[in-house]
Amino acid sequence: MDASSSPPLTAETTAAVELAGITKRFPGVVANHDIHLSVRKGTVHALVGENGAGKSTLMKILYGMQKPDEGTIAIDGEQVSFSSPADAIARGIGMVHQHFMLADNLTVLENVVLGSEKLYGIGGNARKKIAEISDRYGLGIRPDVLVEDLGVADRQRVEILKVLFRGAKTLILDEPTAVLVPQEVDALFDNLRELKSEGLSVIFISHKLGEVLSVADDITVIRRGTTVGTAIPSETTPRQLAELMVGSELPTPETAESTVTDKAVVTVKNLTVYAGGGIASLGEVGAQPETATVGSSGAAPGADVLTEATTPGAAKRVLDDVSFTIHAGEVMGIAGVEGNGQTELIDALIGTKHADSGAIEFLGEDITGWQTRKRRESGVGYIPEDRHRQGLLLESPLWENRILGHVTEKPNAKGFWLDIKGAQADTRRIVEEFDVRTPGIDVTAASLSGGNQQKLIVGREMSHNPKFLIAAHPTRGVDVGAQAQIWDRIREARREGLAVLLISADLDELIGLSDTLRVIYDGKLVADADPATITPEELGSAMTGAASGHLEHVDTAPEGHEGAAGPEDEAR
Ligand SMILES: Nc1ncnc2c1ncn2[C@@H]1O[C@H](COP(=O)(O)OP(=O)(O)OP(=O)(O)O)[C@@H](O)[C@H]1O
Repeated sequence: MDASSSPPLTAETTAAVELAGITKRFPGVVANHDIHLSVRKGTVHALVGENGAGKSTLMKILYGMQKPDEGTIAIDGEQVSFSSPADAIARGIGMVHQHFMLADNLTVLENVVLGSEKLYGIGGNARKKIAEISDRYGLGIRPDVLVEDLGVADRQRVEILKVLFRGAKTLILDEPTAVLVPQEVDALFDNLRELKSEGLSVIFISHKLGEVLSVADDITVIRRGTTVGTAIPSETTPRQLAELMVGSELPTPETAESTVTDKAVVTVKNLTVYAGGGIASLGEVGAQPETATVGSSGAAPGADVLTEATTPGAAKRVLDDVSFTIHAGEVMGIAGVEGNGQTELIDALIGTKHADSGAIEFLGEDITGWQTRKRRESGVGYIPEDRHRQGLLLESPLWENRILGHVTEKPNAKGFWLDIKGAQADTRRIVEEFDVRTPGIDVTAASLSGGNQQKLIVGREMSHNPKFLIAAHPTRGVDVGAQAQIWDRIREARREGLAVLLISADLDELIGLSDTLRVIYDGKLVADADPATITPEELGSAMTGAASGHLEHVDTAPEGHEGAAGPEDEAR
């Protein structure tokens, strides 16, 4: 590890991208201060740093979304100045955002050509070009597949294809693995290797330090807005990288002694939810698993069959006859590829969508018909999947966000009145306690970095001492230090009797925090796994259906459903 110098560039090698002396100020914050970044051609360059360190700001500058106050950008040795992403794209910079920006109801071809029809038209030439790019980089994407029929990993490949179609030579990937299971991460890294071998460069932002070390050729570490060093992956451990980054040790989410009690906090009985629009949004209609056993290694006695899932008529059921109990002191993890009913389960539990049948009991009371507010007031905490849409009022100050969802509760309310002073004081406490990096509580939530927004939400929800916490991706986007803090808070509350439903794409988190672990597939809880023995790889296989012969092939439709697995499925 070398904390002082950049990787050497040989005399004849010009950097694909060279950022020098970049400074960017926002009111009260210097987001970037004299940053230097040199990305060699044909390499993956990782950018790491704690939440709020300034990574996204730097990438927004490179992508033309923001103008630096100071500093220069050179592409292939030539100094450039970008006023918009269009300028950056024209110079071969492409960005794959964390939140995919594809239109579900359009095909891959339509999505890819949208906005760049002038390049190859919208017909045969574009189709040819897409096939060519897909083959060249091993993306395995077919132009005529509807995006809504694609899984997360394929959508990401479409995003990558889209920027390649526009001629990107340097791709910025913002936390691309946050939504992928281990096998998909491996496939993505294979794709990145293909890109490299063709001379393209990739800037890779991630908080997962193990992955960074396995995929990156060079690593630049940013701390508090400035470059503090570089690391050579082959000579660096995740722990050393974490130390360089946040000055703290890499945490591991380990379940200590069990705190699970006999007291049922939440009991869900035969919960079924139908898709709003009639057609199920699940891709693999007709590919119903019959049974599944997860964690099949001989040493996994806890892995057994949970349900027999044989429901060929369930095309419209996005949540299908789901039953479980979570006890005081128990974290129940649900593993699954996104889009298999998790959202509907969360919606039904928090009350933003009512169940079509079945019942939810909370501390012995039937709350199935209760409004969200009543559920929250009686002790249901909620860390939502999408912090921008459901967790925050982005344009409002932090203290108003403190009130969000807890309008009638202390310290936000005094009798019938809002207690603004109380809310403000408590926001300061949360900022302090949860290490939310901000110049103050009057700035908007939008001006916080992603990880700091997440910390604010977690702080708010934990502050009401919930009895039941619905935690969807509670540490998504937060750095290793903050992740450890959040895990500690959840564990601490669990010891006090909190019941948690944990949904996460981070399989280490799921395995490490959960007392019980279930797999959701096609709207059903199909299997039970033992967190003490299952590996992330086994869990990843179970989530994609590969753990069982019945789940392995999406085109093994039960009788009467032969037509359900069409050509789109093959492209998956
Ligand atoms: N539009 C803005 N207005 C005000 N402050 C901003 C704005 N954008 C970013 N900041 C601030 O700049 C700093 C750097 O934020 P940035 O989003 O670049 O961090 P990051 O390293 O990407 O963090 P994370 O890992 O949490 O995504 C933070 O303190 C953030 O609050």
